[in-house]
Amino acid sequence: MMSPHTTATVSPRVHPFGVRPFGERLEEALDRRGPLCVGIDPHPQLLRSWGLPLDERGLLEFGRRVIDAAAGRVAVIKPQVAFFEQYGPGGLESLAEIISLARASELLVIADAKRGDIGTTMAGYADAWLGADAPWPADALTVSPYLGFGALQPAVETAQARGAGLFVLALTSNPEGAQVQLAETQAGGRVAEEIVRAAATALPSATGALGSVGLVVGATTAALAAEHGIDLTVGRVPLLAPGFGAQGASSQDLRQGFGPASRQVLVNSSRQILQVGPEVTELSEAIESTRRDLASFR
Ligand SMILES: O=c1ccn([C@@H]2O[C@H](COP(=O)(O)O)[C@@H](O)[C@H]2O)c(=O)[nH]1
Repeated sequence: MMSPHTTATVSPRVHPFGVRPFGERLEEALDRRGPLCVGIDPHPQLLRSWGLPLDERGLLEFGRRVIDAAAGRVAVIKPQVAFFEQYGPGGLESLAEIISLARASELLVIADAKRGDIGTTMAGYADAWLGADAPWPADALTVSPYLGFGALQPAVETAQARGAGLFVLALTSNPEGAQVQLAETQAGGRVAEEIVRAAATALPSATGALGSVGLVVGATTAALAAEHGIDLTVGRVPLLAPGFGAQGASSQDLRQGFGPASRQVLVNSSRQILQVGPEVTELSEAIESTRRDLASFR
C-alpha cells in the first residue's frame, strides 16, 4: 500500500497559485483525497494541552504538526486566522510560515479570515490573502457578504486573476446566523438564497468543474437550505461545511442536510481532530478515522 505521504500521484503545481481556477484544482484534490478539510485552530487551551508556549513559536510548532499529519491524507487545510492574529505580528508571521509549509506539502489552504468591506478596502483584503505579492498567500479566503454581495467584486476579480477562490458566508454553522441569513428579502425570498444565487454566477467553471466562488454552509445548518427552498446545487459551487464534530454535526447530518449537493462539500473538522494532539501519529489516526467516517458521504 502506498504511504499516505507519497505525493507522486499529485499533479505538480507549476505556479505558486496554479494557473488553473481554484474550483478545478479543488475538485481534483477532493476526488483524490476525499472531502475532509483539517482546521488549524490553535486555541490557547489546545496550545496548553499540547505543552506548547502561547506565542509565535508555539503556533508554528502546532501548525507544523497538523501539516505533518494532514499531508498526503487530505486535500485542504483551513487555518483560523483569529488564533494567529491574537498574538500580533509574530502570530501572523507564524501563519505565513504555516501557509508556506502547507503549500510545499501540496495542501490547498483556505484562510478563514471572514473579510468583508467595500471598494479599495475590499481589494486590500483580497491582495493580502490572494494577491500576487500576498504576505499570506492562500488558495482561498472566507469572506462576508453582509455589506452586499456586490461589494465583494474586487475580491472576485483578484480571485479570478490569481486562480484563487472565495468562500462566501451563506448559512453559517452557528444558531445566531439565521437571524440575518434567513431574514426575508424585499423580493420575498431569504437573504441566504440571494447569496447562493449570486455565488453561482460569480466565477463558474468553464469546464463543468466546481466554481471558484463557493459558500460557507454549516454542517449543522445545511438542512435549513432545503427547509427554506434554497437549492445548493445551483452553479456547482464548492460548499465549505464547518460544524462537523465538535459543534455536533455527524456524517449522517451531512448526508441528510446536503442531499444532492453532497459532492460539492468540503467538510471542516478542527477541534475534534486537534484535541488528540500533540503527537503527529495520533493526529494522523484521528484524520484517518474521520476520513473513514466521511467515506460514504462523497
Ligand atoms: O459558519 C462557520 C464559519 C466558520 N467556522 C469556523 O470553522 C472552524 C470550526 O471549528 P470546530 O472546532 O470544528 O468547531 C472554526 O475555525 C470556526 O471559526 C465555523 O465554525 N462556522
